[in-house]
Amino acid sequence: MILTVEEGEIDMISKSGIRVVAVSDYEELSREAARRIIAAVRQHPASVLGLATGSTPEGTYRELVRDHREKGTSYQQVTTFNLDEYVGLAANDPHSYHAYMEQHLFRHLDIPRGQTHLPDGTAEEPEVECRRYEEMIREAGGIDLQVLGIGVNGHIGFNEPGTPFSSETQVVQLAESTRQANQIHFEDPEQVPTHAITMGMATILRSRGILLLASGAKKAPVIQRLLTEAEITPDLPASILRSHEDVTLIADQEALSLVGTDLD
Ligand SMILES: N[C@@H]1[C@@H](O)[C@H](O)[C@@H](COP(=O)(O)O)O[C@@H]1O
Repeated sequence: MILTVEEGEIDMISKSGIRVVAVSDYEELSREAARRIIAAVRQHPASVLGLATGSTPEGTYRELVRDHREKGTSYQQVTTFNLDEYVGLAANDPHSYHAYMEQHLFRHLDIPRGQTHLPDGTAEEPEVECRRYEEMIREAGGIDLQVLGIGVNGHIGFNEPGTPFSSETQVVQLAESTRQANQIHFEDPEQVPTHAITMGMATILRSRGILLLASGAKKAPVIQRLLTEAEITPDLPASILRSHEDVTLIADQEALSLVGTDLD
């Protein structure tokens, strides 16, 4: 393990090859993730960002919005691609990821709407939509920096355990544990869609840089597996991130609580 201390954070390269930035809590995670995204956009104003939804990045987006308002970081030239969208939910459905992104980020920034992309969950031919989405990412030159959360079962995007690492943007069936975890965003558990369109594993891995965020005790078991288990296997989709040369995990104390000093 290589250990460096930078601005009060512990930054270590675990034996998994993943760079780990250990922060104290969710607030610090949000600030640190935003700081890295802002730095990327300031350095390359025409960056292509891959964005995630879920509870974890909400604080990061809040920090991006605050920085935009207070320091004026501009997103006019930025292009974004979200990881996923539920099948069957229209963009104006309050539970859709389209709505989430509008609410938490897009409407607060100066990014032109034509430059923000999510899969269309209501496409009549979802398979065609998947190919179109993949092609758009390619045409944009690929993703410079992909923000990722992680599911309790190790899923990234909506790529559940067992998904081939060669997969591109695809329609997937959600694992029951994923539907349960996401129930908090719906009034009625039955409303949680059963399927989603998600960037595939290969799509995600083609990103030039990846920022993986994990917060809270619920994520501790999966983070322990990610950082300490040797095997790269579709059973733990996130394990493939070990084969990527530029992955930074920002995790808080609770998420790292089962890792301890095992990183040595
Ligand atoms: N599709 C999303 C993922 O993109 C997200 O990273 C993950 C964790 O979500 P949360 O941040 O709410 O824990 O699960 C969801 O199902």
